[in-house]
Amino acid sequence: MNRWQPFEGNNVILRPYYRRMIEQFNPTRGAALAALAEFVPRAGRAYTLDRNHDRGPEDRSNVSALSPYLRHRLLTESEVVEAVLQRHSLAAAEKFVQEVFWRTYWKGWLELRPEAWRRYRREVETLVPDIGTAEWSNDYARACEARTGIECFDAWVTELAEFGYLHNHTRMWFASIWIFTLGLPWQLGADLFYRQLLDGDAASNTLSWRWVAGLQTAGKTYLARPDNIQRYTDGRFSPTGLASFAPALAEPALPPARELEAAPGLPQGRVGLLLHEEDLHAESLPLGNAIVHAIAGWHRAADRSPLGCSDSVAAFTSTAVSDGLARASAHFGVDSAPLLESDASAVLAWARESGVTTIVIPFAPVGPVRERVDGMSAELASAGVSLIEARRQWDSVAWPHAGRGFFPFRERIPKLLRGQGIRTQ
Ligand SMILES: Cc1cc2nc3c(=O)[nH]c(=O)nc-3n(C[C@H](O)[C@H](O)[C@H](O)COP(=O)(O)OP(=O)(O)OC[C@H]3O[C@@H](n4cnc5c(N)ncnc54)[C@H](O)[C@@H]3O)c2cc1C
Repeated sequence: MNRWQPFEGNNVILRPYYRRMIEQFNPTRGAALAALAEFVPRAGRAYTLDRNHDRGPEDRSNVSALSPYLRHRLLTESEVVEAVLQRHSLAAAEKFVQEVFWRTYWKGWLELRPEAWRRYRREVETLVPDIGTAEWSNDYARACEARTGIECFDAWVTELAEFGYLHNHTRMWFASIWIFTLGLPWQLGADLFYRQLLDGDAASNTLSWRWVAGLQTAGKTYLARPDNIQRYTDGRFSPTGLASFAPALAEPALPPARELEAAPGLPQGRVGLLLHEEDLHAESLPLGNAIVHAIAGWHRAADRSPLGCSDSVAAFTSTAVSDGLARASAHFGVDSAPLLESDASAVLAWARESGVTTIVIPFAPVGPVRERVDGMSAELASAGVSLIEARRQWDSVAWPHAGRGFFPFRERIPKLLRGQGIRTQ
């Protein structure tokens, strides 16, 4: 069968690349917990020593590959770190714990500087209509279609489409080659990742690309070196012709960091719970004394880009939301339904039908869901429906410290963990 042809299975039309993705990343909490249990024994010294090697898509045994689950909070950061620290001391698993905190740090950083996201969004909106006419169009097409002639890069483009995942080191090499060897706009590389990564995340993706480009840490860029690629791909690739220097890109300064808004008050009384793709573990949301009377959910992975998102990302997200709804239903003893639309009128219709005037949603960090929530809140308020966002303690406590670099933030990790009641010895 032609590799790109749809085939039928389980009553859904699946493309072969989607089938491969689903074999590796099943978008349910059950699969996420199994993956976590399987990884925990390797989270200590083995991870510290070996995590930088990319042995290819068939062997992810030296990293956790938990990112698609963490990104949608099919697993929470606190339970992942807690499971690891029940098995290893913080000293032994420090590297892994720090990596999880990189996610928290990036999310906090963007929360304090939302203009970095808004600027990225505007720039992608401006660049996309130029695809096909700009002077970089042919190079862009060759890069996206795995036709650059740079063997490793072309293999990674294909791997990204097939698996919706790339190893961290490879993401760094990829972004560096995109920007400094191919000379393409960094924003369109970030957009390509964001549309295709199952773990595609507004903060981790945008800020990592900015970091490679030299925008995040002023003047400090990341250069992909052939010897480094050869060493850490265990000789699978030995590229030639890569850029040998990486001059930092420049941009107008961003506004100073804002203060993190105080966490919204805890909900009370009868509420409707509206889940979305940023946080799908309703069972552990801080819901105060609220009585959950109705549950609904929405997913709009295509909001990631003016070019939408891959079939794999759309399928992963919608299945993850269905899984979140089914678990929430069982937990709160209330029926749940996916909303077919994710605009104010659909939410209002659901609230009226369910007889609720307060809707609780998991906190929406800076990104497409935040944009959607901001776009509907005035209309909900004028219809007499209040929207309360449930923000986890993990985020509320850590994000205010993301105002500076990662290194001062990292120093706080033991204190942050103890504050959450997670043992560090
Ligand atoms: C250009 C670029 C784009 C990226 N885009 C994303 C993205 O859209 N979404 C995303 O989740 N990560 C992104 N990352 C970070 C990192 O590459 C992935 O989180 C990691 O590769 C996921 O694989 P893993 O679960 O096996 O990670 P592990 O090494 O097992 O780490 C455990 C967890 O820690 C977190 N983590 C690890 N490294 C980082 C990091 N550098 N930054 C933030 N969190 C980290 C992830 O949640 C990960 O699941 C990007 C990195 C680069 C260089």
